[in-house]
Amino acid sequence: MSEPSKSLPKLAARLFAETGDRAAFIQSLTAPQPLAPSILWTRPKPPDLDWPTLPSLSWQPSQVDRLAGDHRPGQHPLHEQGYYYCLDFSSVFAVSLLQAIAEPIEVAIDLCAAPGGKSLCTWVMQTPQRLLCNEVIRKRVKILIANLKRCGAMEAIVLNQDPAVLAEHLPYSAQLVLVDAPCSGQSLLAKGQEVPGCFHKVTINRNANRQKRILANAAQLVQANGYLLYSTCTYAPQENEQVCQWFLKRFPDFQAVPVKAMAAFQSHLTPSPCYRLWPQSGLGAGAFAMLLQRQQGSRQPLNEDFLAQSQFKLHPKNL
Ligand SMILES: C[S@@+](CC[C@H](N)C(=O)[O-])C[C@H]1O[C@@H](n2cnc3c(N)ncnc32)[C@H](O)[C@@H]1O
Repeated sequence: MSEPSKSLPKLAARLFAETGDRAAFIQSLTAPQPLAPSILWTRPKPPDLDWPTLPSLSWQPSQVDRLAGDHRPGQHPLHEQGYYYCLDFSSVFAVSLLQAIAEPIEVAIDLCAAPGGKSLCTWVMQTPQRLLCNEVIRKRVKILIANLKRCGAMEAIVLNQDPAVLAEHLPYSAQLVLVDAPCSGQSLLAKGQEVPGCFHKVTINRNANRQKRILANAAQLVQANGYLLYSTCTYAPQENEQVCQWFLKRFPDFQAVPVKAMAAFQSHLTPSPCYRLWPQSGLGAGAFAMLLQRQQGSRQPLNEDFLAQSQFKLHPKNL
């Protein structure tokens, strides 16, 4: 086991009261164990495929499988043929909150979309009539388009805008907005990756401020009774529970939605319905998620002129 930096025990002490929980958390980041690969089926599963899967969890979407054994699904020809998208089970955890939404979704906007995992989950699970996938970093748009195209989401609208621009041009137009926010990325440690500075307070504060900015713009996009899903792949409460607390105070027309199916994952760091997957669960590298619903507000149709001018066509010349 590598020597944990001083910051990790400090974070563990902040997150957990029990020494056993702290030790398990630290162990999962300093001696990461392999995680079962999971896949989202984006085309019907071939009936003769005999890949062994792990038993489904009660909240696991039916379109997701966790593979047993040492599968490398990303290297199988079915992957290239667009049958599935490979994703960390933590991403599945975050989008599983969407199962609390009973209403059909006409317009869904994924504000932080590349490389496209949660956009594809939304496409498969919620089947929105219109799916807008936005990625602000231009060079990441290419991988987003490639994944949407490979998996057959040809009707998705791909945008490359700052969230503030979308808030200005598409106000109150979506029943569902996803903010899978850029974050300090602490959970990458549980995948054996190095993330320099991820515990530093400057990194955490910078990310928290950016998350608040993105959420403030996201709020403008959500129409009355619509939903906002906020998620990160980091552990710092400043980027998670505290951002949600800030949001609820700043936007009192939104309420946090309790998700019964995820009750076992209620964050012990807040009484609000916020959900955490911890890396020591062995299911995934870790995630935070919260679902919010707007109680009041207006409804506006999509600004088709803006979309026509700004969207990338999912055409080979863009790849
Ligand atoms: C956690 S990743 C999203 C992963 C993606 N949702 C998925 O499931 O495949 C966060 C994304 O936010 C983008 N991003 C960075 N700064 C941003 C900003 N200021 N506003 C919106 N998105 C931003 C990053 O480029 C990155 O693609």
